[in-house]
Amino acid sequence: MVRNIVVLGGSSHPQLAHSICVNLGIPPGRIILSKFAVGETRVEIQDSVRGKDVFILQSGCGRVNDHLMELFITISACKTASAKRVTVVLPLFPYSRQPDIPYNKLGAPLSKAPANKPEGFTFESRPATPRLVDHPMSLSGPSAGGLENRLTRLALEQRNQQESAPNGGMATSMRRTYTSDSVNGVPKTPGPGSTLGGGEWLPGHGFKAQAGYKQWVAQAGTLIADLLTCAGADHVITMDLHDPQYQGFFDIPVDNLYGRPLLQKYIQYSIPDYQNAVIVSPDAGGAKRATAIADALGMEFALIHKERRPTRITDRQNATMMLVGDIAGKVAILVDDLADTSNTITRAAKLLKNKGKATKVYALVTHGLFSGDAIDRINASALDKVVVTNTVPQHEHQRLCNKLEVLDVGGVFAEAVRRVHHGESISVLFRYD
Ligand SMILES: O=P(O)(O)OC[C@H]1O[C@H](OP(=O)(O)OP(=O)(O)O)[C@H](O)[C@@H]1O
Repeated sequence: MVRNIVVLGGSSHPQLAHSICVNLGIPPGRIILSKFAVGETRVEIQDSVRGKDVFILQSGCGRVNDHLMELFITISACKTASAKRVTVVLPLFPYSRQPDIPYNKLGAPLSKAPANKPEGFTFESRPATPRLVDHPMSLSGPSAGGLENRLTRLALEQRNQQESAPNGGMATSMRRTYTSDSVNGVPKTPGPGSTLGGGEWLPGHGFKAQAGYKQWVAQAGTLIADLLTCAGADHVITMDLHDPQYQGFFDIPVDNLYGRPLLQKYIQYSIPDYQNAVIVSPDAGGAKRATAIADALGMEFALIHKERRPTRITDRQNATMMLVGDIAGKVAILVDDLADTSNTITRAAKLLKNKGKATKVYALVTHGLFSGDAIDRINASALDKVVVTNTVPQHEHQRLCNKLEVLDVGGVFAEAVRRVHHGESISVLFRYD
């Protein structure tokens, strides 16, 4: 029994909030979550949180945006009600698949060297780093009169040119700006043909973005981190972040728990003759995660190369998949962090059985979102078993799919909550053996 602690469950995953409270031996905090007719979220906390250590559980599933707003309001309500500390427990971190740098189909950042340059790219600094000797106004090097004198003379010459121009200096002035000769050598407005972040400045047309370049893609990762801290979150606990570097977006502590110990135990205790099975990563992004399990259990490893970041859903569905490794006559165990449409795991299973000649295919996934017709896809697939954790609700999925097995993360999160509350180390939860 822990004291001075309140655990509030959001509407995304009440079962997990209940499981955490049962593990901690405390009753769940009382909270009313409702909506106005227009769709606005209303939150009312019915227990006193003054001076208490508050934990709010909300997972990034279902109506993700509604749940996020509900979370922000609940955090803010706790802070204004004088909670001592507010820890946000996000078993599946929302928006974690939207890294800050936009990627193109081939995986490289979308900003690239202009295609119209024959050399393709340059190591030169553009615009060129200003050097005194390069400047048209420089006399005979750095010692000739000093920078201040030259700037004064430059300003004087500009004024004289403007005064002598037939239209009062407008044309000259515009030309000077356009050809980028500002005082310090750095253009105020890019000159014709000059490039800026993968585009081109064309006279009369302004900035023309290069094809495929999306310079205004929203940076959702930073925004979500900022919104959470702005609402008043003091600490975040999550599991298997898709992009672990997400932690760096926060200036509050973020504990990223691993689903790996649970998945590893499942392999050891529930897959017969697991030592002869092969761990398979369905894409390069998950290779590190999968090899860690293979290494820990002394198992073989294979990789499926999937084209990364297709731009459209049809591209994703038709993305080329190639198997690297030998799985013939063996059990293949796919390991991934999440299954959303389940295209990745079902297509991988088909490849493993058809081309790889695997005898059986398991898929072990931390976050089983199973959006849309994902469950139907699994039912019709070559997958023999799909094992997920309950970081998102699984009751309905289990009812529809008898290939699905669910591992409970309630105990892991309850232990993390208990340790954070008592100021104990939670690194023990990161151990895999
Ligand atoms: O069930 P699905 O709809 O197929 O989605 C699941 C896949 O999406 C994620 O990877 P992502 O495609 O974002 O690429 P990455 O791992 O290279 O970042 C995840 O790691 C899975 O591999």
